[in-house]
This record gives sequence, structure tokens and C-alpha cells, in this order.
Amino acid sequence: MKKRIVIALGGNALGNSLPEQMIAVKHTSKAIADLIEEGHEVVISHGNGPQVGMINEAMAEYGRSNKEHPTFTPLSVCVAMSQAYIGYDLQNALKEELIGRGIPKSVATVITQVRVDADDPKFLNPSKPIGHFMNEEELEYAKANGIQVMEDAGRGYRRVVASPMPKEIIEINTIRNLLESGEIVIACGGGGIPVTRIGNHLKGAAAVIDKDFASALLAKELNADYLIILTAVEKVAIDFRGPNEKWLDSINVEEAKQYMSEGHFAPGSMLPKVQAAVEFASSGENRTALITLLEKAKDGINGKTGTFIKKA
Ligand SMILES: Nc1ncnc2c1ncn2[C@@H]1O[C@H](COP(=O)(O)OP(=O)(O)O)[C@@H](O)[C@H]1O
Ligand SMILES: NC(=O)OP(=O)(O)O
Repeated sequence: MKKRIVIALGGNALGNSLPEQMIAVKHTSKAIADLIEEGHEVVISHGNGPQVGMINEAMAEYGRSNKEHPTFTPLSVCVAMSQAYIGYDLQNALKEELIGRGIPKSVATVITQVRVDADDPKFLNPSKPIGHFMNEEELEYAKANGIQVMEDAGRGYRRVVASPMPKEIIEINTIRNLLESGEIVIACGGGGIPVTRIGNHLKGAAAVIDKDFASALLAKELNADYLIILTAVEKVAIDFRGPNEKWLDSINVEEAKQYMSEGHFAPGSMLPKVQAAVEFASSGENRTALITLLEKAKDGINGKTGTFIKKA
């Protein structure tokens, strides 16, 4: 039966560099096309951590290179650039995959702004890793120059920026209209361009919103049946990599909350996914979140694998 699905793509769907992304999006497009081929309505969102870090570094270098008129590129503009860059690759790869399968559908990327609260306490405590993992020299430089860094889920050090919670998707009507006229939409890329509202003006904020939280809001606003978070593991585990590791097939919101309070999910990696899944699943009847491996999207939606999070 036809379902409305919001797909959140993780880092493995895009790679870490321009050449990696060109290859990754082809692979990713196959997984998405599998769902479209089954007749589902699909909206795609994606992360941007490596890409927005790369763009931010490049723009900082550009700013420094003009000695007379040094320019500063706000982080919100870097997020906008990352949406366009990733959307461009992804929409072309997906379109090509659909043509190859004889599916005459258009794919469009919507440059999406997401409103955040200017007084969100998360502005005071940067927690979102962006850019590449630093080597020792880069780490020393960052520490000596007041650049905030953090250990990213046991994988090494990265720069961190503020990551306020998404409150409102500014272009939601456009996204809904495109979806309802049969288009495949890429939206809320990199969590959306963070903005605060000052009267009629939307002001860019120095932050990167978590794409899992933005995707949960998008799925709620679109009244989706499924939020599918595609990442690098097939299922969510409790006691992950521990002696009593147990892979979860299906949990309800209460169980998920219990596991979160027991610290089973790493902050910055699996925790925001489970939080986003809980947020969506608890927001209405018949709203199901699924966390699984990119390549298993089709098996997941058909109930064969992944971790399902349901209200009850
Ligand atoms: N309890 C857990 N169960 C499964 N994976 C976990 C768990 N805790 C941490 N992880 C790790 O989280 C990773 C997914 O987070 P991350 O790589 O940040 O996501 P993204 O796909 O959005 O880039 C998994 O590949 C896995 O290594
Ligand atoms: N914006 C965001 O959540 O990006 P990542 O998924 O790459 O961390």
C-alpha cells in the first residue's frame, strides 16, 4: 500500500568529499528509487556535517585571501551552499536512476529555511560536529585559536558548532504542494538553513541543525506515515558493542525512552536518531519510525529488517 515517507540520509549516503559524493549518491539513489518504484511518496532530507565544514573552511580561506576587504561568510550561508551542492548531486543521480527504471518523475531540491529560537540554550553549548576529523596538528591549532572541538562518538575530534532545535519549516507549503503534485522533493538538507524571525525578516543564525530532528519535524508537518532514518547500521542495539549487545527489531516509545535514560545510544550519533524517531512516533497514531541501513531501505519498509519505533 502507498505510504508517505520522509527519508533522512546519513553520512554514508553522501561520503566525505566531492569525488566520494559523486559515487555515493548513485548508490543512495538506488535505495531511494526502490521505494519510489514500490509506489510510495517520498521526501528526502540529508545531513551536511562534512560538507558544511568543508565549505566553511573554504570560505574562511577566501575571506582571508582578500587582505584589503576581508569577507566573512556566515555559517547559515554555508548551510545554504551545502544544500545546493548536495541537492544538485542527489537530484541528478536520482533522476538518472528513475529514468533508467522507466519512472517519469521529477526531482527538485527546495532550499529550505528552518526557524530556531534565538534564545535556544543550545546556542550556548556547541554540540554539532562538522567538517573532517582532525589530525594532531589541526587539533593543536584549533585549541590554540579558540576553535571549539569535541570528540565525535569515539571516532576522533571535530569542530563543533551550535545546534538549536528546529521549530518551523519556512518553505513547508512549497514542499507539500510539490509532493502532492507527484514530485520527489529533497528538503531540509543539513537540517535546514537556521534562521530566527525578527518581524517579517528572517535572520541567518550561526548554527547547524541536526538533520534527524529537522526530518522528524518535516515528517510531522507532512503527516507522513513513516520517518525512515538511513544510516550505517542495520538495526539499533542496546549495549552496543558491549558483552550483552542486543539488536532491536521493534520497540515502543516508552521502551525507547527507557533505553535512552540508561545511556544505550551514543550522543551525536545514535541518540539524536532515536530521539527523532520517538518525537515522530509519539506525535500521532499510525506514525512509524524506522532506523536501518541505507541499502536495506526496501527490506525495512517491507518489515524484513531495521528497528521500528512505534507509539505503542
Ligand atoms: N546503540 C547503538 N546502536 C547502533 N548503532 C550505534 C549505537 N550507538 C552508536 N551507534 C553508532 O551510530 C552510528 C550512526 O550515527 P552517525 O554515523 O552519526 O549517523 P549518520 O548516518 O547520520 O551520519 C552507527 O553507524 C553506529 O556506529
Ligand atoms: N546537519 C546534520 O545533522 O548533518 P550530519 O548528519 O552530517 O551530522
